[in-house]
Amino acid sequence: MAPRVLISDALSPAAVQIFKDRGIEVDFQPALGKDKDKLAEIIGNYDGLAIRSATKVTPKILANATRLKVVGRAGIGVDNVDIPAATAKGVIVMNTPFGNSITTAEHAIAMMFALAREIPAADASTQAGKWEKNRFMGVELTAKTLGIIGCGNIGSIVADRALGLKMKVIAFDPFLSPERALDIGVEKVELDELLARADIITLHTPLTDKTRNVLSAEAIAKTKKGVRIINCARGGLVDEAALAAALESGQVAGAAFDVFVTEPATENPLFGHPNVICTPHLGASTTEAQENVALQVAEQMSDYLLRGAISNAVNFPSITAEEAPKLKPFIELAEKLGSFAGQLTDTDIKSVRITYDGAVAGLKIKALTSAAVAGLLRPALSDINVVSAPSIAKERGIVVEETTREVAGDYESLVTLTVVTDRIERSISGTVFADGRPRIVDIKGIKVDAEFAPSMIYVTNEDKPGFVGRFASLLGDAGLNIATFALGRDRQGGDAIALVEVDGRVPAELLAKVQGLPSVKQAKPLVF
Ligand SMILES: NC(=O)C1=CN([C@@H]2O[C@H](COP(=O)(O)OP(=O)(O)OC[C@H]3O[C@@H](n4cnc5c(N)ncnc54)[C@H](O)[C@@H]3O)[C@@H](O)[C@H]2O)C=CC1
Ligand SMILES: O=C(O)CCC(=O)C(=O)O
Repeated sequence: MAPRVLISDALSPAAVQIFKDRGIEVDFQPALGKDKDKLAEIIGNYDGLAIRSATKVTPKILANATRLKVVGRAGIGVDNVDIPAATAKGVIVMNTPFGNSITTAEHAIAMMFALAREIPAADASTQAGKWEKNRFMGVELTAKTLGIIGCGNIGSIVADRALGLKMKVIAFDPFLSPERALDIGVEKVELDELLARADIITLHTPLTDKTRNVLSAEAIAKTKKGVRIINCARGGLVDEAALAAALESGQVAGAAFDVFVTEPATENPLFGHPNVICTPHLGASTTEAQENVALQVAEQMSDYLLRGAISNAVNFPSITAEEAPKLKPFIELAEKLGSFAGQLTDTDIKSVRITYDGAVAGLKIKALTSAAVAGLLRPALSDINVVSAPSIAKERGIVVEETTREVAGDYESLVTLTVVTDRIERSISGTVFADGRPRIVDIKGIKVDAEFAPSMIYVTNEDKPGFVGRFASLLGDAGLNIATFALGRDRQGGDAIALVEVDGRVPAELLAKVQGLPSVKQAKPLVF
């Protein structure tokens, strides 16, 4: 069945065509994002959801999204998507991190000119027939200091344009390296210095716990008197009420806002002030940017739904379309190795070590590790998945370690998973054979050769004569057919294991009888 995608915001129709061309069924309902009840009602019919900023992907929407595999944001900010809830559900969330950056930077520059020359007010006055030539006295931008808070993709494009205007550019961004600052021609400063020196401040950070109210009343009080403030990033970066008061007192000479704490913004503390310019979240609204992000999100979502390729996901490592088919059997192997260990582990897991030997070490091991951890924890937490596994392991204090060794040993690729609890340390290794099927090749240092089957019995015993016969008889007496039988031991008369595939569920009474056989140390049913 072809995957189905819902577009619930006003994306460029270019996205619809891409989905159709790629053989994906697509419903284009550009106003649906505003109707959360209707969205919740129908979301269960879709594998993908493509959005801009109007659609809020809440836990309630996700709870109904039984088929949903991917949310694609045609834009940058994903703060309208509940990422932890999507991650817990195994839904990949991807954005288009560059498609609208130039356009948004240009909007900030447009806002800067509009503020400097009061263009909206002058326009309104002129068109009202007033010709108030003496009312509007602007400021020149040349040689003024622009303070950029958040100098990432958009901030650095703004810096580039401002340098072209012969402005001095200073930036506060804790993650901006001195080399990069030098490269893009900005002076890296601390926030207080930026506040004290900037004639114009422009914000370009995401909204996070750290950036919320970065321009608080206290910060605004530290600005240069007559500063102008531009926010084309996210509502909430500036305390709107404090800014309104600072505009009133003259501390701030003007503010240009594209984004607001509450959107759609129909009322706001800034509205109505003569030195305030507002636009309705238009930063990304150019035909070029919208075409870019729509095409990109549709390509990315199609690649994921059709080929398992992941790019620009905010909650999973990237996997290219070329890597996806190579990774697939190893993801299955890693998940099953994890599941094997998880089914044998009854106590608290302290840590898990995953070693990748040979060719597999060259693949995207982050994805494999996530799969292994999902398999490991699934017996305890049924709704864990490959996407949510790393954050769940972290929440539970489980240390996850990865090691890669590109040199191959007995196998072209070998994945070894070692689980450590308070009581034991247990390792299991597997590989993928040329047929693409995962195999178990080593358990606790004992060589075996077994496939993962839907129903299995795992037995550890002392290597003594008579065990295999008695074991097989018990299964036969219980009417349970043996499909395959793998044996291994560390040495003659030492520790041995049996891994048996059976046709059907293993009854508890039978397991108890196997457990009671002489020389048996442990007998466990396994399902894959
Ligand atoms: N108005 C609109 O329509 C649009 C708004 N945006 C907004 O612009 C924001 C920035 O976009 P990009 O530049 O592409 O993101 P980016 O991730 O490339 O840059 C963000 C920068 O903020 C910095 N940062 C993070 N925490 C910080 C902190 N506590 N203090 C100072 N700097 C901090 C980061 O180090 C990074 O350099 C987006 O998060 C989005 O919310 C993006 C596109 C359109
Ligand atoms: O889609 C839009 O118009 C908003 C763009 C935006 O805010 C973003 O990309 O973060």
